[in-house]
Amino acid sequence: MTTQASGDALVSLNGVNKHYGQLHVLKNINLQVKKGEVVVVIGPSGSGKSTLCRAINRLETIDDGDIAIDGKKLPEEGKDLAHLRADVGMVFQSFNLFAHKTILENVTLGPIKVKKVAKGTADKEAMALLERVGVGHQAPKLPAQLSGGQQQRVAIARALAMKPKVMLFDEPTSALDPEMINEVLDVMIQLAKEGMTMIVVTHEMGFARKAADRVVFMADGQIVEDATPEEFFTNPKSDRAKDFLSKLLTH
Ligand SMILES: Nc1ncnc2c1ncn2[C@@H]1O[C@H](COP(=O)(O)OP(=O)(O)OP(=O)(O)O)[C@@H](O)[C@H]1O
Repeated sequence: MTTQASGDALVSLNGVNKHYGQLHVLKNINLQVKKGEVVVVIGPSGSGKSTLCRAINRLETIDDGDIAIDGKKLPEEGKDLAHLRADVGMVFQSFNLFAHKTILENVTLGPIKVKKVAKGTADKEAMALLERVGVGHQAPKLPAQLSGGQQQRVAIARALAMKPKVMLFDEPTSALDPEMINEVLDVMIQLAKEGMTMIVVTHEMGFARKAADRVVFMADGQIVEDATPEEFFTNPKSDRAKDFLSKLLTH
């Protein structure tokens, strides 16, 4: 969590637009995230939250506007993507671990292949990360031998192994059984406390209240509100946010 207002934004989106065919999914998005800030993105289904994350990680191209990470504008598609992605860790709803590799190998693969880290060092760093997310003892196993919550914690460790400047989470707990949600959220709350810059798409409002510096509410491809959790939850300004929150509460 951020403790001070600091200079330039670590993640900066300016005038970002994106269409899928005729569908305008990101409409003039302006978003600045400072180092150490935790921004929770919420909004109705189809409002563009995943597309926003995917655009930041360059999994999707944008039509116009620009996106910069730590002052570096994203390269044109196809150029230097591996380098960019190393700065941006991404955790998805589905864990996407390599099924035939061990937990340890899943975490060391990126550092060894992309960053050319020596195997001994990569193993040591990966073990420390696996311990940190509470699955160190699972290192020799295959993903299928772990619960969904454990696999998602491995996915977080895998992203952290690349030493990213910012972590993006796209509904990281949506595919989990209810009893496993908190074990993943607890790891994310710890990361936030340690000062990691995070953009988190989630419907877990408890996480937003505990860990977010800002809540960004999206609807119909636009950022409709950008407020502190306290402001947003106690006094949402727009009818769309009020409507969204009342639906969340009744589910
Ligand atoms: N690859 C694609 N091709 C065409 N349309 C897409 C594609 N991906 C997303 N869309 C559409 O773009 C819009 C925004 O989708 P997006 O997944 O970003 O929304 P979201 O807010 O993350 O929704 P959810 O909460 O349901 O995940 C939706 O109307 C969706 O159907």
